[in-house]
Amino acid sequence: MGCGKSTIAKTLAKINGQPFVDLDTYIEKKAGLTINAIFEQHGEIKFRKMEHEAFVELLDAPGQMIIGLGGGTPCYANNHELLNRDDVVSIYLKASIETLFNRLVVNKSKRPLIANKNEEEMKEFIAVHLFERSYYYNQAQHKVTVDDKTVDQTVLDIVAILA
Ligand SMILES: Nc1ncnc2c1ncn2[C@@H]1O[C@H](COP(=O)(O)OP(=O)(O)OP(=O)(O)O)[C@@H](O)[C@H]1O
Ligand SMILES: O=C(O)C1=C[C@@H](O)[C@@H](O)[C@H](O)C1
Ligand SMILES: [Mg+2]
Repeated sequence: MGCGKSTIAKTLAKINGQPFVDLDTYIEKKAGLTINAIFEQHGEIKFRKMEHEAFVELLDAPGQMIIGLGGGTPCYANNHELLNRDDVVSIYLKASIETLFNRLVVNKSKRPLIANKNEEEMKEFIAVHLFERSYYYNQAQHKVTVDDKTVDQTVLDIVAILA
C-alpha cells in the first residue's frame, strides 16, 4: 500500500499505449461502493472475495492490459499463483518502510486499514504487513525498487524489463 502501483501503472500505460485498469477502482465501479464503504458495510473477507473475482475477470478479458493491483491482492486466494501464469508479467514495486510511511501519512483517508491510525500505529502496521506479506510479494516475476526514484525513473525501469 502506497508504493505507487496506481500512479506507476497509469503512467506506464500511457507510454506503451496499453489500456490501464486499477483493480481497486474496478472493484469500486463494479460494486457501486468505495473501498471504504465495502470494508464498512461488508467487511474485509467479503472485500477479498470481490477482489479475487475482479482480478480473475480482468485476467480472463481479451487483449493486453496493465493492471495496478491493490496492496493486499497477491496475499489472498490463489492470486499469487495467477500472477505467475505464463500470460502474465508481474512486477513488485519494492519500497522501504520509510518511503511507504511518507507517502501514506499524507493520504490515508481512502485506505480503510490505516485510516484511523496515528503515526506510530501506521509505522507498526507498515512494518508488520511488509514482513507478513513479503512471502507473496517476493513471488512476483520482477522486482523494482522505488525508493528515491521519480515516477518517470520507475516507469523507465519497468519499460526496460518489458523490452
Ligand atoms: N516516485 C513516486 N512514485 C510513485 N508514487 C509516488 C512517488 N512519489 C510520490 N508518490 C505518491 O505516493 C502516493 C501513493 O501512490 P499510489 O496511490 O499510486 O500507491 P498504491 O501502491 O496504488 O497504493 P494502494 O495499494 O493503497 O492502492 C500517491 O499520492 C503518489 O502521488
Ligand atoms: O494493502 C491492502 O490490504 C489494501 C490496499 C488497497 O489497495 C486496497 O485494496 C485496500 O485498501 C486494501
Ligand atoms: Mg492503488
